[in-house]
Amino acid sequence: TQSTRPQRLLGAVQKNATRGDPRSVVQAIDQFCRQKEWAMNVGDEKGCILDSVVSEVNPATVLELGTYCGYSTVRIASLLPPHAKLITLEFNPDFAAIARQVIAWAGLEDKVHLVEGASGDWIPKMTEQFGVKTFDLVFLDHWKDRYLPDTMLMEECGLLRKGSILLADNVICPGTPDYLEYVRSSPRYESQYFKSHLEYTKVEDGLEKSVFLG
Ligand SMILES: O=C(NC/C=C/[C@H]1O[C@@H](n2cnc3c(NCCO)ncnc32)[C@H](O)[C@@H]1O)c1cc(-c2ccc(F)cc2)cc(O)c1O
Ligand SMILES: [Mg+2]
Repeated sequence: TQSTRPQRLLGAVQKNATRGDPRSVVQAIDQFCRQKEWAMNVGDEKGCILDSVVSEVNPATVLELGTYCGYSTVRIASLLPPHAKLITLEFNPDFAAIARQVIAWAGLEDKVHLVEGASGDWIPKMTEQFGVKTFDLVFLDHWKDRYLPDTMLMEECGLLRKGSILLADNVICPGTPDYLEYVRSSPRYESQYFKSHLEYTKVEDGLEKSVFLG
């Protein structure tokens, strides 16, 4: 039977990356996506912007929406201080299974809690299930038409505090127009656009960093 692209991506990690070395896992995926098959990871160029935001925020609690194969999960988790927690939501069981193995290969299982389920179902349960009061950083990289509803849901559930940072991938390509309009026009957010390129291409894309003002 045919393998899937995520399965082939995992194979490239297991073949080319060193167990317990997150940077080599990131490098192996980027090499696979540049040389073999494009995949919708945030990639190395936008990934450097992600790294700088994570390092600046130095978060104790992180939420990632849309794990896919775990590429950005590994980038973020490798930069977290000890005892910090990254919760990542992925509702496709096949992708979740691959991501768990990528995260394990990087040796980051202790910093990552991968929850198999939909953001709409799990965001309201964050406090009761994981004891999280608020998130210091949220990375949005799931279905683009869900960025806005899930942001409103996080507000409603009290998961954002004064200074919480939202970092959204793909605000240009494929684009998240309603989300962008909201965070740029709402008095409750201070937004900044980081111009970059769609992963592994020369097409314009970027990340939007939005600070929740409370
Ligand atoms: O579509 C893109 N990303 C989507 C990610 C989805 C992943 O997240 C999971 N997911 C989705 N919704 C939810 C959910 N909640 C919502 C549903 O209940 N709860 C939990 N998990 C969820 C999926 O199962 C996938 O694992 C994209 C496209 C391009 C692209 C650009 C140009 C092109 F030409 C082609 C493609 C570039 C990118 O960087 C991109 O991120
Ligand atoms: Mg993306």
